[in-house]
Amino acid sequence: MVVLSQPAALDHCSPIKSCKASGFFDGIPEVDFTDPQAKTRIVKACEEYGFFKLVNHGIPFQLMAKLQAQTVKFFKKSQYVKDRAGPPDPFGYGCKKIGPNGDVGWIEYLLLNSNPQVTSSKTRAIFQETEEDFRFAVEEYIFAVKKMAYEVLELMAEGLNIQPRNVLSKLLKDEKSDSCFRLNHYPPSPQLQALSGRNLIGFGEHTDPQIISVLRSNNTSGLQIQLKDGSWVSVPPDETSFFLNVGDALQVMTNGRFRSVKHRVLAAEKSRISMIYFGGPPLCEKIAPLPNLLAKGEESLYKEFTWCEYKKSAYKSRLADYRLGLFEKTAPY
Ligand SMILES: C=C1C[C@]23C[C@@]1(O)CC[C@H]2[C@@]12CC[C@H](O)[C@@](C)(C(=O)O1)[C@H]2[C@@H]3C(=O)O
Ligand SMILES: O=C(O)CCC(=O)C(=O)O
Ligand SMILES: [Fe+2]
Repeated sequence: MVVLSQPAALDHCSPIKSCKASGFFDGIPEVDFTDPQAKTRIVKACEEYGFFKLVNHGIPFQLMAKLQAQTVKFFKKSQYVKDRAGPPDPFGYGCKKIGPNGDVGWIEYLLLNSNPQVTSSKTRAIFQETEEDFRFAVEEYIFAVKKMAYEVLELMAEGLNIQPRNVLSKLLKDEKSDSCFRLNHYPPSPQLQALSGRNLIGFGEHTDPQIISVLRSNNTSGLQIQLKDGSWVSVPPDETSFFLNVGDALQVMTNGRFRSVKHRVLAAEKSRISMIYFGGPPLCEKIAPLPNLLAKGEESLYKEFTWCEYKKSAYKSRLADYRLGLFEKTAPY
């Protein structure tokens, strides 16, 4: 595995919090895409954890490895060159600062628009700065992962017994789908932290605002999810599989039946590379419980809002904030 050296700009780490790491959790639900029971298992995992591991997904390992190699190559560039692709607006290269509201982590990243129709000027600038092999690897990877995400959402709709089958996937397939793609690099946690048994926080706890997130990483640990009882557990890394997260929008569309999972990343002794596709709906889409999912007399737990309204509000929040709180209907007493 390639271990990147620590970028100079990450030397000063005082504002970044640390946290005790825990042993691996062996209860992460696993869904085999070729299993006839996959749809039922997806629904069960989304209800219980808001998170599952997808195996036998059919995406060649070589395609993931190619993007990983290109990503490592990008993060190895000089700080000066990488900074030319930043600061994130939200797209672009970022180092330590996550989002616009003061969050920091032991991380550097590239945030890209994943929709070729609406490529931002920042995304264009990044690819002008880098070799074309990088853009090819990103495009090829996003294309494959999107297709897989559509299939997962179609199986999910089947598992939920809702019609039409594409009720969820059509939101990501829409040419106006507001989706994005993120490449993260967590440099090795500094010695001092490793000795004290604590690790620096790479990406602080949060939920993803979109419908679904598809994550793949190298074999370095660090990802943790929060269980229903509030405990944090470490996800065993698996470079050959994908990990899927329920996002806030899907929690609302299922009227709270699926949980948008809280997760975070702790930096490890080895460098961690992750690549995540965040599938979101078009900006004008109304985010509300799917009518066929509501039982007779069941009301929405949320006020009416569009994805644009939610996204604006999310980008005013800090990572750990409970973003859906502002959109919940208040109790009538
Ligand atoms: C602190 C923030 C970073 C974030 C935007 C936000 O204001 C709150 C949500 C964050 C998040 C989490 C999931 C994705 O990584 C992300 C791209 C997203 O859509 O929402 C990030 C945002 C970001 O890094 O800009
Ligand atoms: O890097 C990871 O493994 C997860 C990062 C994450 O949660 C995010 O980018 O939203
Ligand atoms: Fe996330």
